[in-house]
Amino acid sequence: MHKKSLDPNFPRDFIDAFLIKMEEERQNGQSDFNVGSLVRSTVELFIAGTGTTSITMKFGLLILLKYPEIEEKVHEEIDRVIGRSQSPCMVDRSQMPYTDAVVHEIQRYINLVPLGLPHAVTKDVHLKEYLIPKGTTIFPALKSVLYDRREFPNPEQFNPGHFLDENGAFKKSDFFMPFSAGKRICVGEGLARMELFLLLTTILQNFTLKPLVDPKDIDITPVTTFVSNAPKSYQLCVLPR
Ligand code: HEM
Repeated sequence: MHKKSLDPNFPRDFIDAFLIKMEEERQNGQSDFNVGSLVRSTVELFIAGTGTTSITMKFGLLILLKYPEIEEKVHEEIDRVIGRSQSPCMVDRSQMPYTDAVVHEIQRYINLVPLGLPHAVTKDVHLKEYLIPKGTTIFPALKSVLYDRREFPNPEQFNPGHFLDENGAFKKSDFFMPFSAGKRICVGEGLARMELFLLLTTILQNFTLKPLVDPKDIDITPVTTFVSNAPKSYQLCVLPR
């Protein structure tokens, strides 16, 4: 479909841009721009781009079911800053430190991709008393920063205060690395952070979450698989506000 309607002067999306590049490199037998890599990278974008945000939201809602007092404070901030009639937009975030802190704390607490993605060392590296030989596969254990006790006191505790200063202003942390770090940091970080803020504020602007069990019996411990952390399956009820 993309091939049929392609106009090289007006690429509409990632697939169009890729097809244009494929055409440019057609004479180059070594090019990585071919149909196989187009399919792989498009599928990768869908998997990396949808599962991550939806699991984070699913986990975030479970956490708010357990802590209705935190949900209540987000409701209060939404009503004060955005109101009930306007849709949330990104400029609102700078005036909503509590909600921003809740979104950060959800991402910190759930540690969605505990081992990041594997990387390989391109040359011998000396790290403290260790030698990591060229070619070694490395998994960056993100929990070591997301649960660092000096930066986040009681890291096992869900607490938006981890991202707030004593005046209630948002407090940035260099230890906030759910998207990993460096050259290969998640390319979707900006998009994901926008999605999480807009989804959460839109849901809570319109609904109150109602647990089907006593909040103190809600278990928010992540279920760990090799690739990602996820919440245990649960039921929730939403009531229009
Ligand atoms: C809550 C949301 C998300 C989290 C926690 C997350 C986390 C991560 C992490 C930890 C990595 C590994 C980085 C590394 O190699 O060190 C990664 C890579 C990647 N992410 Fe995300 N991600 C999220 C959302 C997204 C979205 C929305 C997209 C795309 C629309 C996306 C696309 C990618 C891609 C393509 C890579 C591979 C990048 C590369 O190898 O250069 N992610 N992500």
